[in-house]
Amino acid sequence: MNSIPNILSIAGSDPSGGAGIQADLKSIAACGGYGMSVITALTAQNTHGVRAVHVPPAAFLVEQLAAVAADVRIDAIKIGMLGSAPNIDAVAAFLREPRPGPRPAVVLDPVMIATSGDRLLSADADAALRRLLPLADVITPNIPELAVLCDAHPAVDWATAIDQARSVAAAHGVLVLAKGGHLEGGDCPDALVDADGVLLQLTGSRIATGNTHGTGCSLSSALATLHARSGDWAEALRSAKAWLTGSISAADELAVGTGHGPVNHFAWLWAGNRLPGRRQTTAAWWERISAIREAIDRLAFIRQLSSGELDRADFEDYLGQDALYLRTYAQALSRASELAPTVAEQRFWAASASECLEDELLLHRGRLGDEVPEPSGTTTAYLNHLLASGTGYAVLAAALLPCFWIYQDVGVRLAAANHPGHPYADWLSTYASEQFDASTARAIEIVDDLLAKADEELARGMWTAFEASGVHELRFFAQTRADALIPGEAVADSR
Ligand SMILES: Nc1ncnc2c1ncn2[C@@H]1O[C@H](COP(=O)(O)OP(=O)(O)O)[C@@H](O)[C@H]1O
Ligand SMILES: Cc1ncc(COP(=O)(O)O)c(N)n1
Repeated sequence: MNSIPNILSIAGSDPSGGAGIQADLKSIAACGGYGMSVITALTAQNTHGVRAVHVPPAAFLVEQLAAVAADVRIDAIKIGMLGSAPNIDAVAAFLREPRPGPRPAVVLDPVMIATSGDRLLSADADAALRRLLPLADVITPNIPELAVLCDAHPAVDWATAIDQARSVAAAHGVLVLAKGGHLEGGDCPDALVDADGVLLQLTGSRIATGNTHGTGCSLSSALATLHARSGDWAEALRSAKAWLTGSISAADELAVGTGHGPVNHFAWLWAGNRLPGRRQTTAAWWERISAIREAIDRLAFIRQLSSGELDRADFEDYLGQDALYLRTYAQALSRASELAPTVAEQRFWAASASECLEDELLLHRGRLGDEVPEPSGTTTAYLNHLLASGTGYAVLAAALLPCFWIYQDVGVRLAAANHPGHPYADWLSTYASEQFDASTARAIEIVDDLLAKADEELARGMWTAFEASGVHELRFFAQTRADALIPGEAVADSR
């Protein structure tokens, strides 16, 4: 099999896009599958409920199934709303047909009643649906559907739901996914159950949102897709539940209808800034490294430098590494000047290199005398990263940006903590510089311009260089005895 499985949804249409085949196709895509849809029924529904249902003749369902199966390898099947007994029989016949290749796994969501309470399966079709159950690998009834399948009252607690799931599994020889969505209380558990009991239970907190239209459809198609990818029900369920929980958490970001809205199927993808057409900006990058920035602020070195409690030897260690850093950093700035496409940018980077050598290095020499320490592994690693980024202008500019931006940002808080009796008063005063603020703003502007012109691949390379410099900044500040961090540890904690 190639790595992208073909997943067939056999389900009804929800024109408002939150449930049915529309939810299935989104879920399949979000979970890494290629989605196909054979439509069993049309509903006229929105986020408030179902207004009407039209079930086309079963013969046309048979046509659709035959057309897809004649041409496309089907790796898994998700079955949702079937609508009528003839449709159920047509799907049962389709599942029984012999076909070359491995049998696709079948996840059946026995859709009978929508969350809104509307019937989605004709009353005479319940018996036909029971005949379909043994042809599935996993069925995913909600609490009311589970009750119908075992002729009992809807469970009001989780233990009863599990019991009912066990009896349905035993009666039909199928795995049952019991779902806690319809129970009261703060928990929202799901469990995979066979005739002997619970195989896997996943706990989850109930997310406070009214926007859960289509959760059952989404979960069952995610399960089918992830099983096609991993071949393992437990692993597929864990991933499907984690993905759905994220999609429910982000449901309120959407503005779809005024009733029970849909979940946000692609929340994780959009949050990753990978939306086609979304222009990347350094402001978004800055947000994405917020954990790194917060970790810098939490470092003992920064806190003690700010309060004045920092040990003099630690301070000098830092200055020594900083002096070594600045020499090579100035070379990276000069390299940017060399690569810059305009005279204005060439001048900016060259001026930054010169300021860095003249002002900062002189200040360090004044404090350290002629003693030149060895560069630490951390300092060397940061410099190597900057020098290695010097093969292209845009990536180099992105790699240099955190040296401006983080230093300036930390500096604002350090300068604010300064006072006349502070042991590091003259050092802290160098942090508050309008000239450095202006240089930082100019560096941001240059990188934003480069980003606007970059294609996807270059933008990715720029982000990678920027983020890596952020990580190196954290390690650089974390290298004195005040923090005594093993390089890398602080980063692992902060991401
Ligand atoms: N408010 C919620 N918070 C977290 N998970 C939920 C919430 N509502 C439903 N779920 C989850 O959504 C999935 C579908 O559950 P359920 O609502 O019971 O099914 P259906 O949509 O078929 O009625 C389950 O994994 C359930 O745990
Ligand atoms: C076409 C169609 N299929 C299924 C459901 C059930 O979805 P839910 O139980 O999450 O409302 C629905 N409302 N519409």
